[in-house]
Formats: sequence, C-alpha cells, structure tokens
Amino acid sequence: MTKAASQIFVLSGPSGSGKSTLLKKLFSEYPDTFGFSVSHTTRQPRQGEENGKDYHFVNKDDMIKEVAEGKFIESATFSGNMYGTSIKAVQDVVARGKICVLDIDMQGVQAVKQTTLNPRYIFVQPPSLETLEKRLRGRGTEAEDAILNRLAASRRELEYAQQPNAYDRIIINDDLNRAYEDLKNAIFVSESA
Ligand SMILES: Nc1ncnc2c1ncn2[C@@H]1O[C@H](COP(=O)(O)OP(=O)(O)OP(=O)(O)O)[C@@H](O)[C@H]1O
Repeated sequence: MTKAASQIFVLSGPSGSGKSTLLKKLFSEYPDTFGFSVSHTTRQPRQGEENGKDYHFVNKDDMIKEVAEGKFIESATFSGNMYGTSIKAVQDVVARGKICVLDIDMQGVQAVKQTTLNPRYIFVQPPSLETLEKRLRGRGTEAEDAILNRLAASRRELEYAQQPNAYDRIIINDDLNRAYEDLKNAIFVSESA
C-alpha cells in the first residue's frame, strides 16, 4: 500500500523540462487520485462553461479586493481580464480527498511559499541547457524569440533551484521513465516506511 507524502505538491521547472509530459503520465496512471484547482477569472463565461467547474466567474471589484486581502496565490491580467488561483481553490481539492498538483513557475513557487499551504516542492530539471534547447525546439510550439526568452528564464530557474531549501526534491528528466519513477517516489511513500 502507498499513501501520499503530502496532499499538495508544487511542480516547477524550466519551460520544456517535461512537467506536462510527466503529469500526463501520472494522471493517466492514477485517474482518481488527483484533482485540479478551479481558477478565478473576471472574463465572461463562454458558452458551455460552468461556474465553479471551468472557472469561478467573479466581478473585477471582488477579485481586486480578494487579491489585496492575500486570498490568491497568484493573479495576472491578460487582455484586460484577471485570472488567478486562490488559496481556497487548492484547499477545496484537498477537502474533496484529492491530491492537488500545482504546475507553476519560479515566481509562483515564491508566492506559494508566502501562503499557509505548506506543499512539497518538486523541481523538474533538464539534463543540460543544451538538451532543454533541443527539446523546446523539437516541441515546435514556440517562435525563435520565445525560445530564447524561455532559455534565459531557465537559467534563473536553475540557479534558484540550486539554493538550499528551494525545493524538497529535484528530479533530473534525462530518461523519461526514470524521471517518472522519481516523481512517483516523491509523491507516494510506502505505508510501511
Ligand atoms: N525525458 C525526455 N526525453 C526526451 N524528450 C522529452 C523528455 N521529457 C519531455 N520531453 C519532450 O520535451 C518537450 C517539452 O516537454 P513538456 O512540454 O512536457 O515541458 P513543460 O515543462 O511542460 O514545458 P512548459 O512549461 O513550456 O509547458 C516535449 O516535446 C516532450 O515530449
């Protein structure tokens, strides 16, 4: 039997380090174990979108107030609409008996550290910047300037990860299956342990 080392995990790492790939494997092997936090937005719901399921649709004044009160882990504005993840949205996942995994960047990690959530922090590290560059180009989803921006940000993320206590666990994503085993070992602990 296994149980989780925590109910909340933060997974971070440079763009292209393999976070989505690893999470996809995890969620498909354990379809009922993990839950997703529902974000807030001030944009209008699109057809078919359900309040509380796709997003918490809220008005701008309320969201600005709650952000100021420190109720959000992070928030950002895109095309005039605010988006963000509230602390309560993460706690709700846990209250439903699910493990919440937050896939966030370094700024997000630092923001979570200011909250009372107390997750375990996992960093997905590429074997080298050269390999990261190859994977980012191979993915074919970014234009050249976006790739260069991501590589510059990656250097900062790698530096931050080397600081003591930045992360609880660093997973080097060289061989994917090996990295996936490391991820499972970071999340699940043997009950007899
Ligand atoms: N161990 C691996 N070996 C080879 N290729 C890999 C490995 N892990 C991931 N990749 C490939 O690297 C690319 C980037 O991976 P992925 O999209 O999962 O990164 P990400 O960390 O989620 O990036 P972003 O933060 O930009 O969403 C993908 O094309 C993926 O298939």
